[in-house]
Amino acid sequence: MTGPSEPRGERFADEGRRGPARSSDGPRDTGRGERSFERGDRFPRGDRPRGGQFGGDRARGGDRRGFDRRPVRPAVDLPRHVAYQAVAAVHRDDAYANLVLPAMLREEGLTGRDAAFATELTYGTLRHTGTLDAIITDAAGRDVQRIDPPVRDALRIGAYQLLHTRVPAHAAVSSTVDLVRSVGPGATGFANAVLREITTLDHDGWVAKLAPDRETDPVGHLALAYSHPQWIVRAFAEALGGDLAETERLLIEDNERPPVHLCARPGLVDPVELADEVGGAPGAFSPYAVYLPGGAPGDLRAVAEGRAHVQDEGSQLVANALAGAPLDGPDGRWLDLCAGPGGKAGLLGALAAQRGARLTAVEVAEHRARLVEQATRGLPVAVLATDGRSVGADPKLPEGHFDRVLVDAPCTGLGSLRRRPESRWRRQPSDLPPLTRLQRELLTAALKAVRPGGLVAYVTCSPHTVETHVTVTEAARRCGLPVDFVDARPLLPAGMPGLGDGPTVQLWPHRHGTDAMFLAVLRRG
Ligand SMILES: C[S@@+](CC[C@H](N)C(=O)[O-])C[C@H]1O[C@@H](n2cnc3c(N)ncnc32)[C@H](O)[C@@H]1O
Repeated sequence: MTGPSEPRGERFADEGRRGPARSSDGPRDTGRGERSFERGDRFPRGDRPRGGQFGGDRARGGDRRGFDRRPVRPAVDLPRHVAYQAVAAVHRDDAYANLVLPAMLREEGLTGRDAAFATELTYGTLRHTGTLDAIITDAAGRDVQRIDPPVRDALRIGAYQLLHTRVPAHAAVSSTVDLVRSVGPGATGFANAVLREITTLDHDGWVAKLAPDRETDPVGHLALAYSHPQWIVRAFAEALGGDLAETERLLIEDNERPPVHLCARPGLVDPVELADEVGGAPGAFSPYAVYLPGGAPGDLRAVAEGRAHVQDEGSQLVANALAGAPLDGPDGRWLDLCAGPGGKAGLLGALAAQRGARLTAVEVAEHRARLVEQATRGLPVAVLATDGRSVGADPKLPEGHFDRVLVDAPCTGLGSLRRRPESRWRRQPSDLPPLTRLQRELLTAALKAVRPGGLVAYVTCSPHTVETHVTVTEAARRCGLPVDFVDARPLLPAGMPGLGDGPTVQLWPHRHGTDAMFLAVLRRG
């Protein structure tokens, strides 16, 4: 199919760009000498974004990879401008959206609804990039990869608004054309035509048109319908025992905005009181979890004071499972072999304080070791910035010394795709071999570090069976030590559904509302 050409023909240019006048067609005077901007507001020319670090300096000038680094000119409303800069930084600079976006929001002074809209556009566009690209390719009549990167990112944001938000089509089209005028002048007609083509179908219509047949190619179908790479859909389906209906529920959940959970540190704050204090609700499973309704958890007094920290409920459950597992003999030496940035060390440290134990927290990356120190201040925790595989070689990590050991191994993170919107497109199957080797080595080190009769919890935030079952069985088989699997299911709250046949446990966003944490508990004989 032939599609609109990019630099030529302003055939559709600016046609009907402006919808009917709306109250939000410009900044509103608040009566306090300031103006507010809302969804769809247009930024007046010459009054735009204070081209700071993101809109200006960093974007200026050409780039040897061919990206347009000219500053975005005025005429684009601020939330969309910020979303564009964030999406472009992710694609151009390999930035992480969850790091760059908050900085950009701060720099541009975006709060409230505007910040929420910029966040929705950024995260939504990044999550749905696979499907949006297929749709843009079809609508443009050319491979999306052949479209100039700045124009491509603007089109993705425009297509996301058209297919996944309630922004009126005319506003989505006109604001995107404005954006393209700023970042890829000469391509406005092309962008207008592509977006208008996209408006001819809704999301389901595009899936029906472009997705492979559900019967003959179910993985291909789900990948396109729910915007995940096929290899990840395959890995999820395998971990779910081949149940494609359940895989579909997981993919749907992966595209939702993730909840924010707090961990009420045991001994420091009661979760019910914390829930009242922050306007949240006690968690369904973890005895320490509080569900936050929204807002910035970093601003909470309880977090600033170290009574609570932000932590997915699944992470709380696996750390608590290790701490609560029955153990004969001494129980005062605990070890966290992969501790950075310190979420589980924070919970284990608080539990250790209650039980007269001490936690050694190991982290190989210096800066992450500092984060562990911050996260465990005031708790009986010693932080070691060293390689967890140095058990036996490092005098502070003697063999057969510890009673409980956690290996929260570095992994692909496929279990927390909700939180890192771009990561599904960055991760590759080729990441697996080096990671699984490291996971095996760290688990082997943990099995050496634990005393006979002691417990090791192996945890990943990935359900990929190569990182979970294969790693655990291989390490247990090859470590040269007697090792038994402990049934992890009774170590989770009574009555928790969907824990499978044991002895390991896999948590799931669509079953438990948590990240997809895997837990295996091993006892050294
Ligand atoms: C999944 S994260 C741990 C998350 C942490 N337990 C928490 O709850 O906040 C894995 C960590 O292991 C660290 N790591 C990677 N290789 C390591 C090694 N050889 N020894 C110790 N830590 C390592 C990574 O830097 C990363 O901080």
